[in-house]
Amino acid sequence: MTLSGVELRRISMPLVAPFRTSFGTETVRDVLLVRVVTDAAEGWGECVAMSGAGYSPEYTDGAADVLRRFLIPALARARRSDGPAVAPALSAVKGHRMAKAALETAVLDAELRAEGRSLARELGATRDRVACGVSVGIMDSIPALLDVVADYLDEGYARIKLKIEPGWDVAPVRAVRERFGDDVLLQVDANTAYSPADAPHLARLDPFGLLLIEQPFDEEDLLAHAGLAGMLTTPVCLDESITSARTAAAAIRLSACAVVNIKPGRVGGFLEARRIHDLCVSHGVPVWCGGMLETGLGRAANLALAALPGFTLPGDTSASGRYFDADITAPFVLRDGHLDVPAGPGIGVMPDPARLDAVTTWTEWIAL
Ligand SMILES: CSCC[C@@H](NC(=O)CCC(=O)O)C(=O)O
Ligand SMILES: [Mg+2]
Repeated sequence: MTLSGVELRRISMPLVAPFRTSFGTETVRDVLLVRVVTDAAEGWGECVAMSGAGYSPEYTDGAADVLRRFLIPALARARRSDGPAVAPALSAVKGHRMAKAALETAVLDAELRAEGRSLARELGATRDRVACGVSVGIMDSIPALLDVVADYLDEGYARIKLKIEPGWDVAPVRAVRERFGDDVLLQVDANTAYSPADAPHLARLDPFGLLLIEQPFDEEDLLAHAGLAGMLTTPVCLDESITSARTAAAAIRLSACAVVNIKPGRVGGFLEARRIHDLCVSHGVPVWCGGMLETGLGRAANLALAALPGFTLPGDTSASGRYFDADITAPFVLRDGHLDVPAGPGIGVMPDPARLDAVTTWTEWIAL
């Protein structure tokens, strides 16, 4: 497969409602898409970096810059341009895993489309649909939260995840338990908002039968997470800390986590995501697929990953309508709490040209 060029495209997708976390509030998803054109097929990748650097050091403008100045030229110099060749070709560039993931996914998508194979099959998926959870932001009040959770449960979501931060943690969890009972699958995500000194306070979440508590501390503080894990019966899950199979191995060895949230964009792509899956399965560590408010392109690819056997917990790949009035692909619609895994070649979906044009703010063609 010969690469002839790469398109970088920025799109602006308004959210159906503000999404508040411990590091800020999103109202518009500013997305960088990567399209590679080859002699055999075209492929798409979605960069999960956000406009700001609150979740990770990467941000959308920076991802576009590092792709244009370093990653795409490095790929152009590589002799091979199939999916597995991308990460080695980009290895001289440190970090920038989200930008690298978008490029690798686009190349993988083109390669698989050309060969008529689905990403799901390529990765080793064993299911054709996956159970879906939903992430619920920090709300202005407990009644507002309960209304939103009630709606998601009515829609059929298999699991509720509550964003928490100091001052919004025990009370919302208690309210959800009191209103909806102990059988609802419930977990929380702090996005690093707490300090190790907060451990005794976080232990007050233990009586609520949570599936897990996600990333309470700084992403570099594996030892603090190991200390909390020793205090709680609630499993500790890591998200921002897990940037590769190496860091996953270290976190497991240090007992810093009992569950891993895998996000292909955060770890540099779907092939590394599969390596983390395989590592976790070998250690008996359950995994689930996290989300970064992806469009249908990223959502489709995440569903392929979430269908692997070690993904035993509902993930954050929710229906398109959770975030967008109109997706850039055919919408993903929840059906009895599940989403179907795309079975077509590559990621299995294509953007609708008219929708894509309607949300495009900028596009750049880089000939190779
Ligand atoms: C804007 S928050 C993005 C990161 C966050 N993602 C979610 O909460 C799920 C978002 C989604 O449904 O895609 C996480 O830390 O897990
Ligand atoms: Mg998280």
